Amino acid sequence: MNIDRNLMRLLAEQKRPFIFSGISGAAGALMLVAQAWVLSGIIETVFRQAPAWQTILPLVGLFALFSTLRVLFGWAGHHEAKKGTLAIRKTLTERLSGTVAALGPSYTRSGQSGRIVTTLLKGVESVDAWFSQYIPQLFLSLIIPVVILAAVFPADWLSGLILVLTAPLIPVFMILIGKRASAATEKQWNTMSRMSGHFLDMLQGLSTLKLFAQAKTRRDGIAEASENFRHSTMQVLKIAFLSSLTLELVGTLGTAVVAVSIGVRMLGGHLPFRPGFFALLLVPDFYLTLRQLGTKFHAGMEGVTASKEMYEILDRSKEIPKAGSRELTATDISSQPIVFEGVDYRFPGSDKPALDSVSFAIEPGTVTALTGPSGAGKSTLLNLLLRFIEPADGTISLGDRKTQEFNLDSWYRQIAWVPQHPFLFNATIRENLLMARRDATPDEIDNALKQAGLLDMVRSLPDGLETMIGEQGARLSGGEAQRLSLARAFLKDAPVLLLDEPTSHTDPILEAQLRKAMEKLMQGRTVVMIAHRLESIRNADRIVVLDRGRLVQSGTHDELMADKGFYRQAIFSSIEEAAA
Ligand SMILES: Nc1ncnc2c1ncn2[C@@H]1O[C@H](COP(=O)(O)OP(=O)(O)OP(=O)(O)O)[C@@H](O)[C@H]1O
Repeated sequence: MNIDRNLMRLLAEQKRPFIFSGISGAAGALMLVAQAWVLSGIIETVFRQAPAWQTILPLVGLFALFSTLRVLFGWAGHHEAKKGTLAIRKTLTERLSGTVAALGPSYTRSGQSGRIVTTLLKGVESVDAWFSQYIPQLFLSLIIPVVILAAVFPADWLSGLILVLTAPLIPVFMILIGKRASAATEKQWNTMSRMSGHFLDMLQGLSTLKLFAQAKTRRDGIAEASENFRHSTMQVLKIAFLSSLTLELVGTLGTAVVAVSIGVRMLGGHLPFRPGFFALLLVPDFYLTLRQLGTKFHAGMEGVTASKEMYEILDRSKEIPKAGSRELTATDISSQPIVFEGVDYRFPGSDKPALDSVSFAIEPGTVTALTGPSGAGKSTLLNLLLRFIEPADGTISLGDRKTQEFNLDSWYRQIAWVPQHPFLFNATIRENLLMARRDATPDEIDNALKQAGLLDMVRSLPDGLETMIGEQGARLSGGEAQRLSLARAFLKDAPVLLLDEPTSHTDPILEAQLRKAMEKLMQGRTVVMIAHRLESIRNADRIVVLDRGRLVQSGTHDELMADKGFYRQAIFSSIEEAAA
């Protein structure tokens, strides 16, 4: 019956407005009965006794009062249900975005981003109809028919009996049709997610698609996805239409049977006018409530499908790395080694380990260079240090404490990260810098820009620090974006620096400038870098060589060169060859 356990749990968390909505619905049902009773009294008096208008005026006043109260209760019920729904939507949005953020980049990269975006935006939107329309209507269809039956039976038991016998047909049809509707709605949701994924891929990969002359093929893919979406939407609409038609038919036939039975008995003098007319006035509302449940059933169906998608994300909260409450201080991290002991990591769904029993120590104040072939596990190791993921086995500790004991906020305060492709937000240069440290003063910002070699360039812009840089720094060159990322790290001034050395700049002047800024940034900090240039590797205090997830060698450049192992045979020779 379109009842979803997870949505019910959310409803229970916000039960107050929905209880008020139910009470308003019950009061509205009583007003409906009172309205019909007074109206039948007015009609009987007017037609049978032809009284002076002053005689029926109090009755008309009473009718107006009940009608107004009914409208007010209806409005209050709707308002309360909407209030509860908005609160639930807010909770869901916060939980979903919180879970996605806590699951971290390794999750968002492994799933299809289009599907995640659809679930976050459309999913929350879709449950609206379930809470604000379907649930209040479900309450009403439990209350109104019972109240009407309780009023009709004493007035005319035969009409009551006809209602009792025909009413179950409506839920039976709804269940039969609902089964097909559920499958069709699920299909519609899947095709919509796929279409969003296609759109997102096309937007993000537009230059690659154009370069490989694949834009048309992709457009064809989107056209096909849109056609599938159109088809599945039509299927859902067809079922909804069929369902309305069936329920309408049951309602109309039921009303007709009651009307004929009342008419015949009245004519035959077996039923007095007032109770017969009273029952007749209530019958349409009896079926209308149940029919509206059918309509709202379809509106709420998408919410149930969306709930499955949303809880697929929310249920992953078990995978969120656990973090303790201990505060990490700058002194803690700059005075003790970070030690990896037998660390294993395997990505979900992958059969081979990305890291396999890795053990080594990062001494404070030293530079550790990570090197190894593509896919060796270097980024995975940085992600572990960033605590985006946690080891499946083994431990990472700081001194004699496991890193998990420290709370994440304090951990991130002590670590600066300069990735190979920094993410810049569609905001001003100042806002992008302040992400590193909210309370930085204008002098500190200028100083960070100067250290990163970007101050003159920013000052030459007409809007200076207030220049909007476009999505992902679209209005900056690759080198400028790199330097902005370095400026962030200067501003953060954290004792530990993780960096993925940029490889993409062929301009020797830019390369030299970046290297100079990076060397300045590394001074006096504990540095772990994925190193690509021979000079960076050679200058490191310790080189950690990874291959297929295993730590195969570690030591200084001279030690490793003396060893004739993997470093000398494979890494050193290939970097030298590439540089030649
Ligand atoms: N999100 C993911 N899901 C599944 N497997 C992954 C994921 N990310 C990486 N891997 C796998 O884990 C292994 C280690 O990857 P990692 O990115 O750490 O290598 P790397 O040494 O940084 O490579 P590169 O130098 O090419 O960036 C690889 O086999 C890779 O295919």
